[in-house]
Amino acid sequence: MIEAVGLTKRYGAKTAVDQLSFQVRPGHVTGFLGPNGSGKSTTMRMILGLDRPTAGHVTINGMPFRELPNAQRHVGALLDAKAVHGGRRARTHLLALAQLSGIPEKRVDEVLGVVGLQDVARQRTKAFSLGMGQRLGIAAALLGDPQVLLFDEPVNGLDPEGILWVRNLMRQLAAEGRTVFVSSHLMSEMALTADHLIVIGRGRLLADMGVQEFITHNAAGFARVRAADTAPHGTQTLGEALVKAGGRVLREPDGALRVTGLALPQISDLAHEADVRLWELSPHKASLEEAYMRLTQSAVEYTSTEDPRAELFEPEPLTVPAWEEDAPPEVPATTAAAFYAPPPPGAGGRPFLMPRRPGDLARGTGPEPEPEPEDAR
Ligand SMILES: Nc1ncnc2c1ncn2[C@@H]1O[C@H](COP(=O)(O)OP(=O)(O)OP(=O)(O)O)[C@@H](O)[C@H]1O
Repeated sequence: MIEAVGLTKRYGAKTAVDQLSFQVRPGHVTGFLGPNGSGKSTTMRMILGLDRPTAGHVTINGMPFRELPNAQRHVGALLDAKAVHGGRRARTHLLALAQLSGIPEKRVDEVLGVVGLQDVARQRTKAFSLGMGQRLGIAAALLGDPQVLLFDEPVNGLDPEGILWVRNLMRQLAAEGRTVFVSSHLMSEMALTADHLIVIGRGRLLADMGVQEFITHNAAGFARVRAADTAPHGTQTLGEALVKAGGRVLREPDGALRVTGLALPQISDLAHEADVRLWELSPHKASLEEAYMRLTQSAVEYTSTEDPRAELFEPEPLTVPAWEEDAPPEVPATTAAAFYAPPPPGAGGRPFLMPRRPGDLARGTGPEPEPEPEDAR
């Protein structure tokens, strides 16, 4: 386990890490997220005894890194994949590290095999691609078969196959009961790899919670609903019915409606009562990227004048429709079950009977349901 208490690092007037307290537990992949310059690398360097905290402390299994006996056998780290002497061959590099820590030579060949570099083991590392360098750095981290592993941007430069490999490796290491602490800017990848998240901004702790909990806390899901194009005023009628029932409704650029505050079965029932045929009714589950953007928007130090994150926030209505004027300001929490969105009639779709209750799906009155999301607000 890694434990930081009041961890602080100042460089002159700059506070890179500001009273950070957290625990990284064994048996989980813990993602370490934060915008550029938020203090992730500085924190990792302090964990590994490479930087001294200005205040506070951080321990690994109860001891500061520098006091761990034979630390390389307990802790492995990938901080900077380029920190390798380019004139050295990959195997020689690992062998030198192994000899420094009393690790047997056969372990060098083992880790070369684990990271898939056995065929280039005798090449000089200056000829390595970024991805090969990352693999070599991961091999070095695994050398001492450590219980605690830190990876700073391990998928940087890896191709899709390499990214999948790192994901599986992290999860396997955690499943073996190891402590795995990994930083990344790739949110979609973190969503698939991490169980738990520690998020910082401007050196301060912003969140310390499970991935799903983090998404639920920081971004709301919504339903997309589309009236059949064939009926004039269908969208207008539907929008008014949804707002009257307490929903908040926004128009999507493609003419569909984005609805919060109403569960999917309610939307379906309201459309039915308003005699509006639907071509789409689907839950949109908030992503880790959306949740992360919302949480860190005020903690970003470096932003472009044209911020691409804008598109991740709720769209404004293209034109303010009549029903929007009555929309309640607060979005009440609701749980929406996932429903199959039927194909438009005439596009090869069979007639579809929208079930009134989720249980009806199981009894065969409609197509197979998609898996129900844990949170589809
Ligand atoms: N040796 C140093 N001297 C002065 N300032 C530093 C030093 N190291 C880091 N900083 C500053 O501390 C802050 C945190 O840097 P750090 O590299 O830890 O952030 P990071 O979250 O790892 O960023 P990135 O995601 O871009 O890698 C930055 O403002 C950086 O400029």
